[in-house]
Amino acid sequence: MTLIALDVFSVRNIREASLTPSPAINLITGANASGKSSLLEAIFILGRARSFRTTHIKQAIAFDQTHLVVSAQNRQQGQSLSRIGIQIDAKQCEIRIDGENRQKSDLAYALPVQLIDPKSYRLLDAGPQVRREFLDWGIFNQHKQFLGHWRKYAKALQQRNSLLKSRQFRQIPAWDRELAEHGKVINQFRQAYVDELLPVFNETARQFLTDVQADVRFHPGWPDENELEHYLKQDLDRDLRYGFTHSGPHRADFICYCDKRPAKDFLSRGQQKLYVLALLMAQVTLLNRISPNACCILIDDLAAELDTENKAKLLKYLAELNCQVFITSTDFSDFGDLAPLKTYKRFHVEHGRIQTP
Ligand SMILES: Nc1ncnc2c1ncn2[C@@H]1O[C@H](COP(=O)(O)OP(=O)(O)OP(=O)(O)O)[C@@H](O)[C@H]1O
Repeated sequence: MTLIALDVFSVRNIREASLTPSPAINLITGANASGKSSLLEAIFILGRARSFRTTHIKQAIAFDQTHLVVSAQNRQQGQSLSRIGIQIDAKQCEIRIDGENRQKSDLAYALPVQLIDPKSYRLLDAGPQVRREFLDWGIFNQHKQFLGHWRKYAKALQQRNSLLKSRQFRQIPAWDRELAEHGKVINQFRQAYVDELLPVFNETARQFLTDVQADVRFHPGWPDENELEHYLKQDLDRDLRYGFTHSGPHRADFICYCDKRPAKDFLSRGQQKLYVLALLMAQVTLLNRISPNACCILIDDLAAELDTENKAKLLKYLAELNCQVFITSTDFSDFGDLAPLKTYKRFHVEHGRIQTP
């Protein structure tokens, strides 16, 4: 996909902006608080129907406005054009694709966005939810069937947990079967995804972290000697005591290693950033191998992320990737040598207004 034309209305300090981005690299500059991150946030909202800066998306609505709107003309992979848009007010979120009301998942398929920002390195040391989201984003974009299993599993889990809390034993086995069925499929998808991602990740990691052996070990959320249903039965007393289900894909995680040691405990902060950058880039590269130009990459505050040498490596990597990219930095010189970029476009942000210099 490629955003051909982007319109932003009332996202933080951006009152109204229209831009025609490059299908390749877009370099966005501006002073602190000019609105660079707000522009990336607008694109992120358009793809994921949520913000990467706040859990309450309505906080992204400009202070003096009741709603925000982000819309774009989007070139799909089959080269057809579609109009995608999202409107958010204090109460609801409305999504339109080619004039029809649609769901968040339709928007996510239409515009997969991958974000790299100064908080990305938390993928290594935050709670497992962040890592599950990372895996599921990759699988969701590669396998359309995944979402159905994921939704059925989430519903069954919610039902089982509420039965545990109200101590209604009799209906629990029916939900155990449902959890086991969809949990098994989710687990197979995740395991297969990690296996597929790992060689690409190693290739990418070698470009940013020389001479290291990176590894990712996946844990399904229950001991893998037996099927999930076995542990659901075995843990029932404990589940009843605590009022929630202890085993299943909702407890899955993966641990990142570097030269056989846990990456979060041994790598420097800078190395951790590069490690996560390699993971995120590997995910995009994998997606792109399956369907070229599959994803839109947002990189917020490039200078905060990388030193000069790694910035140059990243720009070269992006130039060869064949994806639409939006990168922000305060100074144009932060982007370094732009010679490897075949084509790029510049935007400058000032007090929420976006210009082409
Ligand atoms: N809901 C809102 N409505 C209006 N303005 C807002 C809202 N939320 C934040 N702002 C303001 O929008 C401005 C732009 O913020 P933004 O984070 O996009 O800037 P930036 O250019 O990325 O800055 P930096 O380089 O410092 O990261 C800031 O002054 C911020 O206080």
